[in-house]
Parts: sequence; C-alpha cells; structure tokens
Amino acid sequence: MKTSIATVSISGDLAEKLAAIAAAGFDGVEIFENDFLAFDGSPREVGRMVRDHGLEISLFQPFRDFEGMPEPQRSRAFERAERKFDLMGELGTDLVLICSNVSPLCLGGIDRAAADFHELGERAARHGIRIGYEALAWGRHVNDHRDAWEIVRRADQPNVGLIVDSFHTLARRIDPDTIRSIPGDRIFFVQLADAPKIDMDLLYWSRHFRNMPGEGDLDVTGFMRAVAATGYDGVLSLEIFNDQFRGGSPKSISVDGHRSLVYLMDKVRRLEPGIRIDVPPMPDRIDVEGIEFVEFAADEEEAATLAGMLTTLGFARSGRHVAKDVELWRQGAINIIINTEREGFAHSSYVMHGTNVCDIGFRVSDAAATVERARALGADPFEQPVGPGELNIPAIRGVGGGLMHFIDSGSDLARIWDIDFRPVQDGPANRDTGLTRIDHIAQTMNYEEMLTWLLFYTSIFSTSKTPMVDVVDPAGLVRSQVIENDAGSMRITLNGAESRRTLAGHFIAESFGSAVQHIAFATDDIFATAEALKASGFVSLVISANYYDDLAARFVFEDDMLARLREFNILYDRDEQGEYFQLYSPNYGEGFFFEIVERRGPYRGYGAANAPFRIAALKRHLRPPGLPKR
Ligand SMILES: O=C(O)c1ccc(O)c(O)c1
Ligand SMILES: [Mg+2]
Repeated sequence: MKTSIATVSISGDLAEKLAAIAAAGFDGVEIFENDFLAFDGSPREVGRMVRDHGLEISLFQPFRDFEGMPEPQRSRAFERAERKFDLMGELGTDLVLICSNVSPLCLGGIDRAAADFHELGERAARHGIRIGYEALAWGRHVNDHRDAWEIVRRADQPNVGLIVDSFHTLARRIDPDTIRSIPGDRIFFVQLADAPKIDMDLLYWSRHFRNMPGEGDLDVTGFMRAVAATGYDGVLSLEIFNDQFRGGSPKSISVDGHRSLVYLMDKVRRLEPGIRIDVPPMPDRIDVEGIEFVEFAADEEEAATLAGMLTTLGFARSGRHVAKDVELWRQGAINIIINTEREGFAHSSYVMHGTNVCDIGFRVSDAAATVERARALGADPFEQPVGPGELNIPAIRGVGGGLMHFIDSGSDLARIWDIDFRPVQDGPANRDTGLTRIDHIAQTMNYEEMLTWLLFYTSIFSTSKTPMVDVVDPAGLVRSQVIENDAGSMRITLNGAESRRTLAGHFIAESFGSAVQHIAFATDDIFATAEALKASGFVSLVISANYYDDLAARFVFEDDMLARLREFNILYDRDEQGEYFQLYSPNYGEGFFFEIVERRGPYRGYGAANAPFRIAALKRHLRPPGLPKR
C-alpha cells in the first residue's frame, strides 16, 4: 500500500507540512498548486525538499477549467497546460490532476471533451507526463465518475486516465459499486476523504468539512472495496479540505491520516478476502468486555479527599499494592485505584495535571492482541519496570497522554487483584450503595482534537460512534459524541469544548489537558442508591426546581415518582426504548465529578436533553472566575 496526502490537508508552511507528513509514515504528497505558489523557492527546490524528507510527489494538482472550451479559451487552456508540464518536470512528478470544468463558458459534449483530452495526451506525452481526470461533484457538465470515465475511454490515450475521489462520488450518492466495472489500470490515482452527513451546498461541504476516512459518515469503505476490486493497487491519497485541520497540529492530523488509511485498508481486506491487499497484518478490532479499573494519580492529601468521596459513594478500601503506594477501592464490579507513588507514570501525571485519572484498564478479549493492533495503527506502546512477581500488564498511551492497560481472562492478567494486591478490610462493613459497574467514562478535550480521539478508539476497538450532539453550556457550545460497543460494556463519551469558559473548557485549562471529567456508575435501583448515599453523607448536586416543573410538563409520571426525583435531585429522560435516571455529585477540584445512572429497559442514550441543566448546576458549584483557589 502506497500512501499519500495532499498538502492542503494540514496546516503550516510547506517545510512544516512535509516534516509532519514524513514523520507520520506517508510515502508521498500531492502538491497543491497554491502551496507551491506561496512558497518562496524554485520548483526544483520544492522537489528536493520533498525528496529530502524521503517522500515523492505523487500528484500535482489541480489544473482547472480545461475541457470543452470554445476558442480562444481552448487554445489558452492548452498553453497553460504546457507551462504546467514544464513546471512538473522541475518538481519531479509525472502525474497531474485535471478536475472537471466548472466554467460557465464550458460547452459540454462528451466527444468534445474526449477530443481535448486526446490532444492534451499527445502533448503531455512529449513531456513524459500522465493526466488524470476527476469529476468534481459540482462540475458544470461532468460531475459523475462514470461520465469522466467515458471521456477518458474515448480520449483513447495511454497516458490519460481516471482519478476517483470518494467525496465526489459519495457526496452525490452515486453507487460506488459502479467503479467495479472500470479497468484498474485506467485508474491513475485514488483520493480518499470522508465527511459528516450535513445537508448543504456540495462545493461548500467539500471545501470545509471533509475529514479522514472513518471520521465522517460516508461509506468510504464501500468506495474503497469497489476500487480494490478493479485491481487498482496504486497510491491511496488523502485529500482533506477541512477548516479545523488547516488550523490544527500538522503532526497530529498527519498521524490521524495515516491511521485512517491503515484502518480503512484493514477493513477492506477483511470484507474482500478474495482481493490481495497490501496492508500489514494485524488482529481484527478488539472486543471490549468492560472497564476493569480506573486509576487516579494524587498526592496524599488529595488521595484522602478522594478516599472520603469514594467512602460516601459506598466504596470500600479493599486492597493495597504489594510494593507501591497504591490502593484499591471497590464496589460491585467497580475497581478504583488511587496511586500516590512518588515516581513512575502516575507521579508524572499528577505533577502535570494535579489529581486526575491517569490510567484506564479495559477488560478485552486478548490483551496482547490489543497492543499489537494499536501499534499497527500507530499508537505508542507503554512499559515501565515492574517488581519481582508483579504482572507486566500490556499498555499503550492514549491520545491525551493518559495510559490504557489491558486485562484478559486468557492469562495471569485475570488474577491481577490477587497477584499485585493484598486484601485490606479496614472500613465499616456493608455500606454498599448498590453501584454495580461503570456505565460510562466521559472524556473532555478541545473540540479540534475530538476526531483524533474518535478515530483512535473506533479503529482499535470493536465500537461504533453515535451522531454528534450539541450541548449548550451558558458560556458556549460543547459537542458530544459517544464511542460504544453493542453490548454497552464499553461506553466513552467525548466532549469537545470550544471555549475555555464552558465547564468542559475550564476543566481542560485548569487540569492542563487531563481528560476524564466524569465517571458514571450504574445502579439497578436509583432510589435505593439515593437513600443509601444520603445515609452515608453523600451530598448530591442540587438541580433547579424549574427543571422538575418542566419534567412534569413533558412526561406523565405514575405515583410519586416526580416527587422522588425532585427529593433526590435525580434527572430523568425517557424514549421509546426505556428510561434513564441520573444523579450527580458536585465538582471535585476543577470540574471533575461522579454520576450515578440507572437504565430501565434498553435505553441507549445519555440524557443529552438534561445536560444543560446539569452543566448549569455544576457551574453554580464551581469557584467564580478570578477568585483564588479554595
Ligand atoms: O475543491 C476543488 O476545487 C477541488 C480541487 C481538486 C480536487 O481533487 C478536488 O477533489 C476538489
Ligand atoms: Mg479530489
């Protein structure tokens, strides 16, 4: 598999772009004419720069408004093309993309266009240049790859071929399987892009909202399966026009891009077993059985505060690490670790972010395979020295810098709590509040990083993403999207903050980018849990009376349910599937909190309608801006 990315896809000047692209593992770049024009150096220098990075120029583009012109524009277009052929010689590339004509002057007529390409092919051949023709979704007369292919076929020149671009085909809802009947050797180049499904003008959608395969809603996999079926085994190139990427980190966007291609081709290989696809072997996406533990890094003082909170939540201190200052707190199937070590990863994490979740343990089908797949997708494995007799638990670095450890039942890892921990029983007996498991973990990040996280999780784990919802914080918008598996045993909500004045933005700023902002525990009986919490001294987040008046207007409640919701500050949602109950703790520190939920019936949501009221309530608890820390 030969990979490439268009220089328009990422931010920076040409030198920064090339460094990031090379570091991410691409083989080549599409040089966008504007990137070249804006560069203060000769075409030869650009060519040398590209090759010095170990890259090749896979394509020069775009050449616009060529075919089907009346005179004198027709002759001018040929002259323009000849100049670009010379330029390409100096750059050191032999393939140019000509996109379908959008000019109002363009006459149309499939044979006229074919004749133009026949002649251009002859001229290009003298320069050793090949021409690829791409149908823009908004082309004046040609806006479908089938028409572009017919023109290429009739042009009848060996150096004139077709370029397909997943965006143009899929945005127009053209069945990608129509590509299967095109000869693979007549496809000169393949451009890949995804996009969120938004109903808008095609050109605007394409120029501002494209994203990496797997990050959007288009069937890029179906498109690529069809391309692979033709026998095409040339370059796969990302051409991503995206406003956010243009302002983002060139390094991380390039890494995402490379990951998206490897993930895509791994998928295609599994779906098209009869087609040879040249992508490194790796285990299939990993099944997650559950969250085995969540680990906090803290100092002694904050560890005591956290332990106090866990105690009122009904957790018991039940284990101590055999060698480290690490405690295990437990209730139901929930394991919370508090790490106060003065060295190692948790300590660095504490120094960097303050008290925070530094590590999440996932129970997976195969821990070693998880690391293997993550590595193949460009994630960094993590290792730190383990003491004698302790388990070496497979781990990687997550996107935000936190760790992810993997436990499975097929090895000694299943006995982690017996091997690495000694039991302690020093708490009062039976203060369980009915918490059974982790329902979900909520991670907060800057909105620009959200797609990075999304691609990271969905490419490694057998999960899917829900549509994005906008959550209104009084100080700005927070976008929320969930990564979840079918069984509901892995649920991670991603919250992208656009303003640091939002609760989520404040949390990121004050914790220097730590990620887990809340953990939601499940109970089978929210009211029994609420009673038990009250008895153990838990103070819940106070929800406004107006909220309950509105609930009464929106839903019909039986018995005294509404009064009980109000009494315990429980938020409520209902859909065709079932019901959802949510109870919150106030903020801890700079915006971290706990949530307790009950799902009745197969309710799959997360109470999005309640989020604004929860945020407003949490913000009332947060220290006002400008005041010193408590
Ligand atoms: O938006 C454009 O003009 C444009 C140009 C070249 C391409 O390859 C493309 O897909 C879009
Ligand atoms: Mg294109």
